[in-house]
Amino acid sequence: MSGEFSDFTDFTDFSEKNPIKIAIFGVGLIGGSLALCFKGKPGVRVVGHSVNPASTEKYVARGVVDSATTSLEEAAKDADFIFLCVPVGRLEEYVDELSRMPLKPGCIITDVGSTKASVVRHADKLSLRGAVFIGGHPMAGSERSGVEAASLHLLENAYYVLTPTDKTPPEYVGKLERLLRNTRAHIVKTDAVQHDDIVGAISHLPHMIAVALVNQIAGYNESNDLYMRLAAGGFRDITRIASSDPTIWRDILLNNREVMLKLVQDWQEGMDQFADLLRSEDGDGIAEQFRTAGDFRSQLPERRKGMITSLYECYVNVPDHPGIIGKIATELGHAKINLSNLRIIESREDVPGVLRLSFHQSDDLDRATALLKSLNYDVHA
Ligand SMILES: NC(=O)C1=CN([C@@H]2O[C@H](COP(=O)(O)OP(=O)(O)OC[C@H]3O[C@@H](n4cnc5c(N)ncnc54)[C@H](O)[C@@H]3O)[C@@H](O)[C@H]2O)C=CC1
Ligand SMILES: O=C(O)C(=O)Cc1ccc(O)cc1
Repeated sequence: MSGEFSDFTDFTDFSEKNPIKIAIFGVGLIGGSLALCFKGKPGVRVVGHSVNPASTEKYVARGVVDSATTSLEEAAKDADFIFLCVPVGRLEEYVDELSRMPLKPGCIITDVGSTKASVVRHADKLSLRGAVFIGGHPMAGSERSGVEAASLHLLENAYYVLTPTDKTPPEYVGKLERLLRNTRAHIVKTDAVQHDDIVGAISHLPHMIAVALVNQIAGYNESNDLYMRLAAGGFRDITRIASSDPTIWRDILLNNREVMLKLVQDWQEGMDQFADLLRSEDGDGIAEQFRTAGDFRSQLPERRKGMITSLYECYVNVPDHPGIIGKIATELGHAKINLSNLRIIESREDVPGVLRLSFHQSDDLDRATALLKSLNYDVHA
C-alpha cells in the first residue's frame, strides 16, 4: 500500500508558496476525519463551520481545524474548497446559501452525503458564479457520530466516490482528486443515479434490515429477557449498524426512498421464497440458497475497508522504542485478547509511528482499547 501512496505529496496543488483554504461545514465523523487529513499540510488552512458556537469551540479545542466560525460567509469567503458534511436533508439548502455568496472564482464545492442524485441535480440547476459543485461520497464510516469519533485514518484504503456530470470541467475533478489523495482513499467516478441504486442495495438496505431485525428481537424480549442475554455474541456484531445515528439515517433513507421501496419489495420477495421453501420442507432448496449466496460471496473482491466492515480496528501512536510492538502484542496476549492483524502504518511527519490493530470481535477491540489506555498508550479509533 505504501508504494501506491508514496508519491502522493507530488500531486498536491498547494504549498507554503501557494496556500489554500479549506472550509468544512459540519465537523462531525466525516467532516472531522477529512479535516484531520488536510490540517497541518504545508500551506493548508482548515476552517470549520457550525451553527452552534459551543461546537466551533470544540472543533478548535480538539485540534481538528485551524479555526472555526458560526458565520457561513466567513467560512466560505476565499475558500478554495468547501466540503459540505452535514446530514443529507440539509445539503441542498447549503448549496442554495453558497450560490448567493461571492465565492472565490474556481472554488470547488463538494459534499460527502451518502446519497448523490438529488444534491447533484439541485446544484446543476443553480448558478454558482464561478464555483463548481462536484458530488462526493467517502464510502467508509461507522455507527459512531460527532467530531469525537473523527479519525485521521477513517478513509484510508476505502473507496471515495465522485459523481461529476458531463458539464463538470475535468480540471476541477482532477484538482479535487489530488486534494483527496491526502485521505489515502481510492477514488471511483460514477454517475449519481447509479451511485444511489448501488449504495442503496449494499449499504442502505442492510442498515434497514439490521434495524428491523433488532426491533423484532426487542419485541420478543419484552416478554422474555433471555433474548437479550443470548444476543450478546454474534447477533450483537452483525447488527452493529443498527446503532447508527437516527437523524443521519432518516435523511439518507428518505432521500433515497424510491430506490429503497424497490429494494424492500425485492427483499420481501426473497423472504417469501424462503417461507415457501420452509412450508414445503424443501431442504434442497434451502441448501441451494446457501450455496448460491456462498458462491457469490466468495467472489467478492479483497477485503477493503469501507461500508459495513466486519473488522474492528484501532490505532496506537507508538513511540520510537525498540521492542514496543512486541510489548503491545504480549500485553494483549496476556489479557487473552484475540488480535486478527497487527500492522505498522507508514509513519508520517506529524506522528512518530502508528500501529493498526485489527480484531474480529468488537468486544476484543473494546477490551484492547481499555487495556492499552490504562497502560498510557495513545489509542484512537
Ligand atoms: N456516518 C457515516 O458512516 C457516513 C456518513 N456519510 C455522510 O456524511 C454526512 C455527515 O455524516 P456524519 O459525519 O456521520 O454525521 P455527524 O453527526 O458525525 O456529523 C454531522 C455534522 O453536521 C452537523 N449538523 C447536524 N445537523 C445539522 C443541521 N440541521 N444543520 C447544520 N449542521 C448540522 C453536526 O453538528 C455535525 O457537525 C452525512 O451526509 C452522511 O450521509 C458519508 C459516509 C459515511
Ligand atoms: O458502519 C459501517 O460499516 C458503514 O456502513 C458506514 C457507512 C455509513 C454510511 C455511508 O454512506 C458509508 C459508510
